Amino acid sequence: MLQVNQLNYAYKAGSPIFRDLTFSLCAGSIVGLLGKNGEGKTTLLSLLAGLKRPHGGELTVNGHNPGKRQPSFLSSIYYLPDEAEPGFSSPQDFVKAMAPFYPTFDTKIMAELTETFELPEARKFSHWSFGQRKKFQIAFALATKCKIMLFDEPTNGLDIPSKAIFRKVMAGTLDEDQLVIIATHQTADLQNLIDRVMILEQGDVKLNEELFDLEAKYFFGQGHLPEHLDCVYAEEVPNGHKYMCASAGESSTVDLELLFNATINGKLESSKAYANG
Ligand SMILES: Nc1ncnc2c1ncn2[C@@H]1O[C@H](COP(=O)(O)OP(=O)(O)OP(=O)(O)O)[C@@H](O)[C@H]1O
Repeated sequence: MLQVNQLNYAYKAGSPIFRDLTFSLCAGSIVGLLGKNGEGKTTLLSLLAGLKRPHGGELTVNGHNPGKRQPSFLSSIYYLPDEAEPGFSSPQDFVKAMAPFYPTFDTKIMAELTETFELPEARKFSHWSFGQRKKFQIAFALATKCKIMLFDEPTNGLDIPSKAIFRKVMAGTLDEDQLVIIATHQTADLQNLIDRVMILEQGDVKLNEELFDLEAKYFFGQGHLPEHLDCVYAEEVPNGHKYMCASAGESSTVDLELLFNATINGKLESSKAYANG
């Protein structure tokens, strides 16, 4: 559904953000896009949305070249940037103006999510808080039912209960033919939500794997380091270690923060993988 082949991009000559970046992602997946500050997460989302054009290589998103910004492409993709403001004075104006661009827009989902996110009755966005405006835009994005959804730091500004609601509605609203990419530093907000993690480092994809596969390969735990397992990476914590070991059949949940640290510390070089098709 999404292929990036030898993509090159630089804001200024001589310091490329991406050099021959290559990866692919399939439909039916919620992907967590991680990377340190300045690694290019936002730039990548802008390229996928067709807001920037690559300086080399090929991008195919849902069968389209995003840079051409064809109407059929634009109606199939939704990009919610970090700190995006609605740009209309009221939610009603926003929906009236924007929903017609998305043939699959579902007013019932919009109404349900408005209620679930407890959005205010006030007619003007100027009477809403930042978090409330953000939740409105997340609700609208999900209601479009776009095949591809790109979210940049969607949980920024959401209160604690809203973050849990975000995870619930995100998982509950999506269909098998949709692909969602969530760029964030808030790994806790991705827990129990994503099924694939992609880590960018130094202009390249360092890791692109399904959580299911990671759970089969590694055991994530906390406490005393297990002597019977090969430890891949560990960090000291007050009661011992948080660790990631080669799995010996035991099941555990991927600790995204530990996985990220292990990856950027070069401990997973051998497990660098690209999603196929
Ligand atoms: N408009 C711009 N002009 C020049 N350089 C830019 C511009 N926008 C971003 N950059 C640079 O490109 C690099 C990637 O930026 P980008 O915002 O994509 O990173 P990011 O991974 O999203 O960062 P963060 O996690 O801090 O949001 C950074 O080094 C940044 O300084």
